[in-house]
Amino acid sequence: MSKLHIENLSNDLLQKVDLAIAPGEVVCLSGPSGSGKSRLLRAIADVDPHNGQISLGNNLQEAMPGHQWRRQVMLVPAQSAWWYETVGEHFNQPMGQTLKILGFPEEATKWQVSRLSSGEKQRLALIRALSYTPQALLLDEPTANLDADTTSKVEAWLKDEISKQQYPVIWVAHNREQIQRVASRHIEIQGSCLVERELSK
Ligand SMILES: Nc1ncnc2c1ncn2[C@@H]1O[C@H](COP(=O)(O)OP(=O)(O)OP(=O)(O)O)[C@@H](O)[C@H]1O
Repeated sequence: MSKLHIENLSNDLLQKVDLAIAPGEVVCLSGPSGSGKSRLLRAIADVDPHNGQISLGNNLQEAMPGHQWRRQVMLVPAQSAWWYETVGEHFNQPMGQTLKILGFPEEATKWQVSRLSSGEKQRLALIRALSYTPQALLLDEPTANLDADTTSKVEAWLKDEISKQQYPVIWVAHNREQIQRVASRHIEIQGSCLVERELSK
């Protein structure tokens, strides 16, 4: 995998954001509600307006059609959108083993999207994202709707996948303990800047 590089990014909330995320590195992003965490992820995914330069290895965001960029730099929003009737139609490859790891039966692919709970949607949106073999992950509060046991399961699975596939990752998290468990680095939004915080490891 390649390095995700954000240079001099600005939008109407943030100024001069510089961030380089190495393959396999998890940068946890925190900050007050409304400080612009989700919008930073959306800018990096090229769905929100911004200035500055973003690249994945030698590929520049501005030189690539948005849909192609987003296949590589995969955003998993806090509230996922679903467009087909059943779960399996959204996957780009069979994900049976992963479904099992995250506590779903194989028949979950046949489930109607309309019957999913918010926690099921959240886990299935992560599985869907990985089914597209991305090259970088932007995770917006990926365990926000999950109980403690399921959070542990999802964290362990994500950490394992990140280590195996060497994705560079930005992971929006509010919970201090979770940040300690999953982060390689912790960055906080303070005003219009990103500030590096120490991890007490
Ligand atoms: N499309 C948009 N255009 C302009 N402003 C927006 C847009 N979408 C969101 N905002 C505003 O931008 C600010 C930052 O929103 P964002 O969703 O990035 O916050 P956040 O840090 O992720 O917050 P939270 O922790 O509550 O999810 C908010 O004040 C929000 O109302």
